[in-house]
Amino acid sequence: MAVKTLEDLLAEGVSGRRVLVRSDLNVPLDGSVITDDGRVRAALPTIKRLADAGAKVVVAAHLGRPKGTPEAKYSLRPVADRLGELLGTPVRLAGDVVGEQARAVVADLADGAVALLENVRFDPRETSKVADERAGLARDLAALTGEGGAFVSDGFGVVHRKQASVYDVARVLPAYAGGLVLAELDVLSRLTGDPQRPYVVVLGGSKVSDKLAVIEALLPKVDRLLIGGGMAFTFLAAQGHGVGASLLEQDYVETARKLLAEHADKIVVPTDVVVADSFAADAATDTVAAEAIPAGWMGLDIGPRTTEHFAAEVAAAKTVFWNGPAGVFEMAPFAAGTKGVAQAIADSGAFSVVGGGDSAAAVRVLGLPEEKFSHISTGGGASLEYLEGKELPGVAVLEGGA
Ligand SMILES: Nc1ncnc2c1ncn2[C@@H]1O[C@H](COP(=O)(O)OP(=O)(O)O)[C@@H](O)[C@H]1O
Ligand SMILES: O=C(OP(=O)(O)O)[C@H](O)COP(=O)(O)O
Repeated sequence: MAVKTLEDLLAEGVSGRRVLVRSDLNVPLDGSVITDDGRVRAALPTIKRLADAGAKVVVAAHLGRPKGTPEAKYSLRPVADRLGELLGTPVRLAGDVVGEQARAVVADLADGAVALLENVRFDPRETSKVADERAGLARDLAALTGEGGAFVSDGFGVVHRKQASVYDVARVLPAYAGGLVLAELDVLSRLTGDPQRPYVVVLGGSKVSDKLAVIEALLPKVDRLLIGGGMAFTFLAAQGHGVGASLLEQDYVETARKLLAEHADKIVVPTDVVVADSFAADAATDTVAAEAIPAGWMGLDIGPRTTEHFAAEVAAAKTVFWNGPAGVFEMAPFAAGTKGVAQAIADSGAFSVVGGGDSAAAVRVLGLPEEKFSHISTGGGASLEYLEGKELPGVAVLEGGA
């Protein structure tokens, strides 16, 4: 990849310069408690290297999907605290993204110190579809760095987003690829060349509309596609089953029906499901056949028969990519499917990549042996789009394209 990298920037010398780093610090929270700090840890090396070299480091990141306006529950406060703990030195959180408070915090930064801007998605321009609006925020972000400013793109989990702090800012400031982005692309490239077969992809999770489109593109490349999590119900609906109150992408049912017909040998969908009468850990639950989901109930995990089937497919694989939990693993009654599939991947001996904030968190939170996975990626959607062969705007812009 013909891009300038963090190493090039360090070789130029960063002492006393303000360097804007885009990290993916989108961690799972329970209230204000971080339940898995994997993404903060993954962001550390780049931030630390810049700080150790005397840069004034300004980190930009998002949390969740706020609607372009500040909301206390999406504040990066817990992340700033955790980042400070891991760095061993406090990280000041600016009260806004590019406003007066951000300018004051950045102006105050000593060489080697680190500040975090408040959630970039509090500014509606971050995710705007209007290029000029995004460019406006990019210019404001660049202005924070002043003379000698530079941008390091290190948020791998967000490089598939054409957003101001990921894409547009790289067109305004001298831009460099961070170590995390480079390392992730390096590992994932092993899955795109000539993966050892059988090549099994396991999909799940809740970002159904994002990921359904990927399925179509992946099918020609894989030997088996196992579909669990929230996206399974669109396929069950396509088979003509009622899915009660489960997640459903109605607009995609017809496509799902077509894919099931054309790739019957590859697509594996659940045959049994754990259902609940509400989205709660203390809901009434039952395990039912996939064609017998009661009206008003929602499917929150794959059932034991499906877990066993998925595990057997994974056990036979030589290459596995997994994105998206098989169920709502954060609640104990709906964690068994995710745990069973993850354990099977860990035991498979295959070249295995787990991608995604929640999938990676599941591995750690459910106590699976991390070292038995070949790679735990910080990006779910980003990995999938890369495997699909799609251009990642946050990477293409570093290469001078997009
Ligand atoms: N059947 C389901 N219904 C609703 N949510 C689900 C279901 N299965 C999994 N989930 C949720 O999906 C979320 C993760 O989805 P996603 O963001 O797509 O994955 P990742 O972060 O690994 O890319 C988890 O919080 C999990 O609770
Ligand atoms: O959590 C993320 O992606 P992932 O769930 O696909 O791993 C990234 O932080 C991107 O977040 P977004 O999907 O709200 O743009």
